[in-house]
Amino acid sequence: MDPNVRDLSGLGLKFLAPEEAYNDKAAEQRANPRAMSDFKVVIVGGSIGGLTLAKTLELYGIDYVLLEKSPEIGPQLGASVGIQPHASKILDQLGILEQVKSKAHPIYEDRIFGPDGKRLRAPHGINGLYYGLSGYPLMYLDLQQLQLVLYHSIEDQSKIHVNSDVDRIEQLDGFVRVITKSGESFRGDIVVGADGVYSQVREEMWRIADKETGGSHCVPLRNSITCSYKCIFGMSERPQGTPNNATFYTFHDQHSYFCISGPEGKIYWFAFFKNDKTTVDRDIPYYKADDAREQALKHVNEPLFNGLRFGDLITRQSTATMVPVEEFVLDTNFYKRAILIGDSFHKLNPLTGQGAACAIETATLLADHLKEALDEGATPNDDKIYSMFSQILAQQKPRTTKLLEKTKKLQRLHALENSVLRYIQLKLLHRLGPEHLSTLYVTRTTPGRKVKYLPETFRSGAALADEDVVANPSERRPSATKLWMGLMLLIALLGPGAKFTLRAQRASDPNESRVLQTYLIVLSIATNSIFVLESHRPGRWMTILLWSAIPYSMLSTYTFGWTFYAPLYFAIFIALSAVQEFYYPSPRAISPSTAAALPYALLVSYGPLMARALWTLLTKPEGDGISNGWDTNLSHLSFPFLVNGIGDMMMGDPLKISQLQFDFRDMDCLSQFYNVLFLAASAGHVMLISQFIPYITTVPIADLSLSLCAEWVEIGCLTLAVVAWSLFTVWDMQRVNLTQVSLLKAFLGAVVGSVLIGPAAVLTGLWWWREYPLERGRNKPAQEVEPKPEQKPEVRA
Ligand SMILES: Cc1cc2nc3c(=O)[nH]c(=O)nc-3n(C[C@H](O)[C@H](O)[C@H](O)COP(=O)(O)OP(=O)(O)OC[C@H]3O[C@@H](n4cnc5c(N)ncnc54)[C@H](O)[C@@H]3O)c2cc1C
Repeated sequence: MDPNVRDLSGLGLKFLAPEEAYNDKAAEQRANPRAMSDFKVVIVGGSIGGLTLAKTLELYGIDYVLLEKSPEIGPQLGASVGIQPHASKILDQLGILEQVKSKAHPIYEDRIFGPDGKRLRAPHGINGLYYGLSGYPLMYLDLQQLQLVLYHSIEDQSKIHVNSDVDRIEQLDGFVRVITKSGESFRGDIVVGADGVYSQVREEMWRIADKETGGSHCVPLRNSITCSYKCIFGMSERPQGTPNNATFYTFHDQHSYFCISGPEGKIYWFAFFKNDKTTVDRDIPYYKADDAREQALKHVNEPLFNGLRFGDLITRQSTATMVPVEEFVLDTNFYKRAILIGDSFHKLNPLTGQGAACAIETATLLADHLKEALDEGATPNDDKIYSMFSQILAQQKPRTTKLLEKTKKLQRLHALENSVLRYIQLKLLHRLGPEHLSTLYVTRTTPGRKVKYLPETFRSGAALADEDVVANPSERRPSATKLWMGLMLLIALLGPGAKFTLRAQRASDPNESRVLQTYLIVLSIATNSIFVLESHRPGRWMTILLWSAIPYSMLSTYTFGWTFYAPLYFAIFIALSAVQEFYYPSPRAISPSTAAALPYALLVSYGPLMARALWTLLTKPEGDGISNGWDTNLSHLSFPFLVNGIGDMMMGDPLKISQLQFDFRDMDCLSQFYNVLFLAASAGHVMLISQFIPYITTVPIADLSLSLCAEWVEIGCLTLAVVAWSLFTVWDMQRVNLTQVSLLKAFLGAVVGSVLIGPAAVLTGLWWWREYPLERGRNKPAQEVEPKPEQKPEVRA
């Protein structure tokens, strides 16, 4: 028998292999270049990353060889894997989604429990959320099953070599040469390390890089591999009475549990334990079976949920292992002709089940780039490979880094790492409904990718993929954020500062004073209304500082006034809106019942106050006006409560989250609200100015206290804040492709508007205008939907 062909018929697989075999095959392919490219990829690792890459390369007609150290593909290691909607989308394109679904267990609800095992809230139905928003479910299955489905979908399995434990890389210039522990040598154009968290390709790549660059390349990369938790994971027979199709999270001090009901009566489970200290790379401890047993024994009596204890899972287990939870995204994932994908490049805590999805994304991204490069005709040279790998890194590093950071934060919360997190997790977060959680789901899912050169087969949900919508959000440059924030903070300080340095007093003339104070109240109503409206955007709970308008109203009312807090709020808004997902996919729409409540709450809260002001101004030209008294304060503070109360009363039939947050059914009511506010603000401005003009024409110039009057300082500062805010809003929306309005137009509009209809009306009009580009931004670009002019946009539920 040819020594280069290993007969593994005992495993039901037949493998070709080493370099000579490759060379024969390559010669054969060169004779028939359309069948397979000359370019050859050496893939190391036959799990999710490696097999996904192999499958995509096969579909693209790009040659490869896959080396897997295990004696079989898909050994049962007792691990589960979560299939997120963005992974399903790619599996759909690869044509294997239905097979995966047949092996997987869909998740319909999630349940959360405190340290006593008692439920913290009613189960959230999340299935509708996943389906409604993405068109795909969330499901879990054995890692082995996913590997096998991928493997069996590959037509030419002769390219997959098991029992090939890669030991060394001997060449990375011009071509690559990979040597296995058994001495076999494989040659290719690039080598891909899909060999997991303890990647040998990574070690070799770093060894070569260090040798060639004088030993400095890998140190910072190594130091980025950190570990703060260990995890015992396993699968057990699901205890009777355990709800089906659900995930269960139990929070304990310095540790947490995550269980998932799986297929065939199984339950997958993870117990995460915080380590005493964070360790780095080679100092990360590894565990033996005894360590796992010892750790488990300490917790066997701990309640999980529904009367179940950790020990109940242990006694029913079929497998259980303790591993360190490494967490990292490498700063760079390639050197010369070697590149890392999957867990060797980005390793996340399994708590959010993103590992497989990330591996699938990076693998297909690499395949797309390879196809593009090869379609250009010439075999990619070193420069081309460098530029291709750089682009892959630039695309995938920010995406996985964001997922890594979010997962880390979630783990800290679940393990109640300190008393603040304990309070947030046990006392606050369980109050959030699925409508709040949807923001979390969409921000993980919509940035997912599609395989560029395979037919698009997917179903779309209400939230389209980032790459399919008009909006093109990106992280704002920190320097720009600082500049705009600085401007707002300066304006915030201007009011108190000017009053102090000018020693400005309230206007001494009662008539002037009442007109100006009424004017300031109109301005504060518009500002408070925007605060309240913004607090109802579904994503604001994540940016906790904008979650509620009440602190701003209270502080403005009782401390430094609106002149200080309005620009301060704008500065905070600027800081929190710098993240990529702020304009998309964070939902714009607020609940229709809240939108419907807004105009009523506005009228009830401020109507009597405004009526009294109007009455006084019209009937008592010389009398007192309204001032910032208890009734004004009560109006400001009652408004947010009334919105909630009336909103609850107006709640109609329950709607799906996707309908609530990703369509425009709130827009009509929002328009009414903005209409009322805009009319009141502009009418107030016109009336007060008309009151003021006769006054300044009759009073001798010398008697006017304009220059030092505190009210004028406040009005001036608020107007400045509104103009600056208008400029920022338009500038930022330009940045994310939501408007083409020029800054000059925005500036002129804000200034002229402030003079003609007043800054309160400008602020209201700005926010009203902003809803429309935001709404358009989450749709497909116009040329793709081709809307007819008379056609109303379709509701995508
Ligand atoms: C405890 C645990 C639980 C997890 N649970 C989930 C989950 O619920 N959901 C989820 O999405 N993800 C989960 N993951 C992560 C998920 O399994 C991985 O993120 C995913 O499999 C990434 O695949 P990969 O191909 O990059 O690496 P891996 O799956 O680690 O595969 C690496 C492959 O390379 C092979 N290999 C290693 N060294 C060599 C070598 N020298 N030569 C040749 N071959 C080699 C290995 O045998 C293996 O087949 C979990 C991970 C762990 C550790």
